[in-house]
Amino acid sequence: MTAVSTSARPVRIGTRKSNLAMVQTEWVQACLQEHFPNRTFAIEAMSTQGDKILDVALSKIGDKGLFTKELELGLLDRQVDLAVHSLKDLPTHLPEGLTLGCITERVEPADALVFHPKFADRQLAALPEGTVVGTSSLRRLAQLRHHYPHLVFKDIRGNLNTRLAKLDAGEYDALVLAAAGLQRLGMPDRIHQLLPSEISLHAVGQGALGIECREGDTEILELLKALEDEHTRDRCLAERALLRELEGGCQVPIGVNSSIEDETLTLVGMVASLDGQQLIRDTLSGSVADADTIGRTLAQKLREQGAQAILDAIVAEARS
Ligand SMILES: NCc1[nH]cc(CCC(=O)O)c1CC(=O)O
Repeated sequence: MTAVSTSARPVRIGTRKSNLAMVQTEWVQACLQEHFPNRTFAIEAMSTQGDKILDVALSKIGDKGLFTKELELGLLDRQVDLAVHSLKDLPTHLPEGLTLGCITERVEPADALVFHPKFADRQLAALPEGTVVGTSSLRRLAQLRHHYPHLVFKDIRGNLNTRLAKLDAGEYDALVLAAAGLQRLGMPDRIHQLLPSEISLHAVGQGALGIECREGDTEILELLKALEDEHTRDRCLAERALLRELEGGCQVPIGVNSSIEDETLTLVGMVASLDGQQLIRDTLSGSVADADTIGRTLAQKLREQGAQAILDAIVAEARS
């Protein structure tokens, strides 16, 4: 028999089955294939709890890892070698034995407004009293309520196409969605307006992919180095450190923005009450090498300015 250069075992990539997850995973597969033409990369698609439970508000399910747990079990059982996640769906604490192998280059991290055609020529600030805005995110809800208390907010679930169909059918006047999802699914034209960061800060990790693998799996970790984007990684490490420091075991409205100029990383963080009445926001800069410390320190600053009381109230509410 002749030796074949593709003799190494195929690398199995775990993903959710949703359209967005598949597009993201096919992109990861193509990048890996390009960097390592002698290896084969196979995709294994799985359903997660978050894909199955579609009739309950996300904020009510409240379980972290809703979109990631099955993939993590697949990693631990060795059914797959790496798992591709939207980084914002990946909890800040990973199960023992797993690690965040790399963070890929971020696309637009901002939230986007998508309007029903009847509002085609409006802007957010000019929406009339009672306009029905669909969102399943407490973060988007709290920030928009803070700035636009006259709007009406209505929960929405389902994948991107389902949500857009509900908007077009007139169940909502507008939706807030991640611009990244619309771009990746080839629908950038549905973005009416990006939410400016003065109005709404995005979710931790939004717009980036996080690739999880087994701790100590040097072969896979070596492959993943090829996909790492250093700036995105440092920004997201700061964002995730802030979230890790602030979260108290349930979904809370926490938003961020980050940037790097020269070697200085700037992180903006925000915690809001669900009714949008209280909103605490602050900024901290430092060396990119201290990303984790910047995140943790900013979290402490927010706590001292009243974020702790907001978080305590949300946790108490969730328990009652
Ligand atoms: N929680 C669902 C989810 N997870 C990742 C994205 C979009 C892509 C991204 O943020 O990277 C979305 C949809 C949305 O928030 O509109």
